[in-house]
Amino acid sequence: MNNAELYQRSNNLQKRDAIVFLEQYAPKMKWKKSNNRILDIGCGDGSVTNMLKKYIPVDFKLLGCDISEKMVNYANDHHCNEQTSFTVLDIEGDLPEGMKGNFDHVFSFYALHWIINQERAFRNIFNLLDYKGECFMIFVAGAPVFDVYRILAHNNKWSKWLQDVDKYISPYHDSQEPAKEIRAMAEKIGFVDIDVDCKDLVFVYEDVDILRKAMTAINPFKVPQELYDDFMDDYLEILKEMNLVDKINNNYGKTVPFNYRLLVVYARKPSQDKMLDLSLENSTKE
Ligand SMILES: C[S@@+](CC[C@H](N)C(=O)[O-])C[C@H]1O[C@@H](n2cnc3c(N)ncnc32)[C@H](O)[C@@H]1O
Ligand SMILES: CC(C)=CCC/C(C)=C/CC/C(C)=C/C(=O)O
Repeated sequence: MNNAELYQRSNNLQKRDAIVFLEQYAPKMKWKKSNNRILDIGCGDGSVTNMLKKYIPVDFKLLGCDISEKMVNYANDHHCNEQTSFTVLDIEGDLPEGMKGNFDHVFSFYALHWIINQERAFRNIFNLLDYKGECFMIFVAGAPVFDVYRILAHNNKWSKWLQDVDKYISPYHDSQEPAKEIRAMAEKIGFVDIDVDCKDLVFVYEDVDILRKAMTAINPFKVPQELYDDFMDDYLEILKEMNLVDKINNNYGKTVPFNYRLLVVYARKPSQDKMLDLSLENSTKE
């Protein structure tokens, strides 16, 4: 998953969804007249971070961050300028003190489903925001790829390389009500104006070769290079068993539609006064 060059050639689905939801949500966000401090978490190759600029006011400082140094280096090489830069940060880890409270707007596209400890990540997002700051995130709740990962992990041929499979399955893949879970977690952390939607979406790959490249671009498993084509063949066989790809002719000359569920989350950190009121209220309750 940290091959930035491959990812930027195969992320049409991720780019499409970023555009669809930014068109809808960005105009409703509370932008400042000047000096909007913006963070994009899980920026990857930086192409979506770059697209974000179309939806924000001209006076901004934009920082992209990612756990992968390779992704960050690629993003800096291709998209860094006076207003935009990229740095390594694990959103599930300890935050550098200097970043806390330093952002007015935090975004994240197609990254938070990679995080096991969701509460830690959401708490970190809360702590990165300044008072009255807001966040907007889209990430995968459920998708057939996660079922394929589980099946491959039970296959003797591949189990050795998929031992940590659960780390790469969205924490909401088996959830009946992911939106409800996220809302409850965000409320517990202290977010307000919370809006969580779980959308049923479809993306149509033009053909199986394009699908194969997309599968490779997001593949998190370290299968040795010499076995990789065999691994992908088995991956495709499972998609055929699931009736997602035609059994007869590999879908050649035909498009491949994929259904998935996407979480769309907006939330805000309260003002300093409001937070003081809330902590006073809580201390009198105790
Ligand atoms: C599918 S890519 C999304 C890239 C980009 N946001 C986009 O929409 O195209 C997911 C990114 O999340 C990053 N990521 C995974 N776990 C992370 C973590 N704990 N902290 C920060 N980034 C993380 C991965 O390295 C990867 O670059
Ligand atoms: C490549 C493939 C089989 C896609 C199916 C549809 C879909 C929404 C996949 C998302 C999976 C994912 C983990 C994406 C990502 O991290 O960018």
